[in-house]
Amino acid sequence: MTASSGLTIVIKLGTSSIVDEKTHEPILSILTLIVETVTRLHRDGHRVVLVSSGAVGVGLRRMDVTERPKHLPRIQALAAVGQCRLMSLWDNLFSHLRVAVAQILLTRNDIADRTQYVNAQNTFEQLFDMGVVPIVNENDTLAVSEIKFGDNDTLSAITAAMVKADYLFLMTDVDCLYTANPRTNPDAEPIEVVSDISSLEADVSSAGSALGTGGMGTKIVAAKLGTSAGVTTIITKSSKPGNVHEIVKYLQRLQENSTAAASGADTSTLEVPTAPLHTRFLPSDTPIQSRTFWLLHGLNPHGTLYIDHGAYHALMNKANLLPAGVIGVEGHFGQQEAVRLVVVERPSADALNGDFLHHAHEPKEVGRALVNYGSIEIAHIMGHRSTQIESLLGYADSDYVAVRENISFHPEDRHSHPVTPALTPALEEWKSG
Ligand SMILES: Nc1ncnc2c1ncn2[C@@H]1O[C@H](COP(=O)(O)OP(=O)(O)O)[C@@H](O)[C@H]1O
Ligand SMILES: N[C@@H](CCC(=O)OP(=O)(O)O)C(=O)O
Repeated sequence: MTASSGLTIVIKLGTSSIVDEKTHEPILSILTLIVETVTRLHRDGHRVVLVSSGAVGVGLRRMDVTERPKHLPRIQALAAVGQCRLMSLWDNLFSHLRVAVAQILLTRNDIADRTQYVNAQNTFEQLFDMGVVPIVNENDTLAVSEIKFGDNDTLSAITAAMVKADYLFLMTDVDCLYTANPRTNPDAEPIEVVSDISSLEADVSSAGSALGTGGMGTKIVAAKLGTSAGVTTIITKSSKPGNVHEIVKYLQRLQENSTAAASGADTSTLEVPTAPLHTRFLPSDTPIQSRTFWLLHGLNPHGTLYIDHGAYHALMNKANLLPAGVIGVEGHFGQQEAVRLVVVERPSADALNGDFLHHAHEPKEVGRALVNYGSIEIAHIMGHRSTQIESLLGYADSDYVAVRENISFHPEDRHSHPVTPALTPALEEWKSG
C-alpha cells in the first residue's frame, strides 16, 4: 500500500504451524517467534498483516474432539469456538510487546460488492495508520461453499492484493517448495526461484498435514494470484520465523545491488547477500490493476457465458459484449453477478441441433465478467442484435450483456492471444447494428 516508507508484508501461517498435528495443542514456540518477528518488522517501519489459520484446530482442542469432523455445521461450530481462543492467544502474546491487533474475518460475500472491497481496503489502511496488526482469517462460521475462499493460502493472496503488499510470506512446515513432497520423497530438490509459474515442474499433488486444507497445491495457486498482482510470494518454514526478517533484508540488498548495477556503479565490491532457504516467486512485470484483480479473483462466478472468437477479439479491442457474440449460457445468475467467459468455436448448423458444447474444441476460460442481464434473459437475447432486446424481453436495460469495464481477462490469456486490430465483418455489423 502506498506509504512514505517501509514495505507492506502479509504473513500467512497455516494450521500445521499453529497447532500440533496430533494433540492439537498450540505450538507456542512458533506463535511467540512469529509475534517477535512481526513486532520487529513493525518497529522497522513495515506494515504487517497476519493471515492466521487454526480456528478449527484450536476449537478441536478446546472441545476435546480428537479428529476434524466431516459434518460442516460441526466444523463451523468448532471454528467459532476456536477463533475466539485463537485471537485471545494472539492478542495476549502481542500485548506483551505492546502491539495492538485487530480481527478481520472475511468471506467472499464481504468483498463481492466493489464498494465493500474498497471499504475493506480503507479499513486495512486505517489500521496501518494506527499502528495495528490486522489478523485475518476466513469467517468459517458463516462460509458455505458458494462464499468460501476455500483455503487460507488463496485468502492470503487476495488479502495481499487488497493491501497492495510488496511481499506475501506463506509460512508452512517445510523449508520451501520442492520438486516433490519431501515428506515422502527424500530425493526431492528444493526450488529457490520461480520466474514463470506456468512452466513450474513440481509435484504438488499430495495432501498436506492432517489439519491443513490446502497442501502445496493451494500455495502455488496463491503464488499465481499474488505474483499476478505484483506481490513477490515466498514460501518458507514457520518454525524459523526469523527467516522472514532475514529474507526481507536479503531482498532489499538484492534490490539495492541491482539499482546500483543499473546506474552503472562499480558492483564488484558489493557484498553478495545470502538468505535462509525459501522459494521466491517473482512478481509479474505487468501486474494487473486492483479492479481487474477483484473481477478475476474476488468474485465467485455463478455461471458461464460461451462467446465466439469474433466477440473475444472485439473484447480484446475494448468493445463491450453484445448479445450477438454469446452462443451459450450455463448456470443460474442474476444481473450484476459474475460469470466465467469461455471462448468456443461458433457451432455449425448441425451442431446447433445437438449440444454444441460437445462440439466445441477445448473450451477455455479466458476471463470473467459482471453481467447486465441474468441467465434467463441472456438465453433469450443471445445471438440477437441489441436493437431486438426490447422486443425479446419487453425491456432493455442495456445494449450490452456486459460493458468492457466489467470484463477482465486472465493475465496469461492477455499475453498468449495477440489482439487482432481489425474487426470481423460480422462484428462490424454488430457494432453498427
Ligand atoms: N512439492 C512439494 N514441496 C513441498 N511440500 C509439499 C510438496 N507437495 C506436497 N507437500 C506437502 O505440503 C505440506 C504443506 O501444506 P499444508 O499441510 O496444507 O500446510 P499449511 O497448514 O501450512 O497450509 C507439506 O508438509 C508437505 O508435506
Ligand atoms: N480457516 C481455517 C483454516 C483453513 C486453511 O486454509 O488452513 P491451512 O491450509 O492450514 O492454512 C481455520 O482457521 O481453521
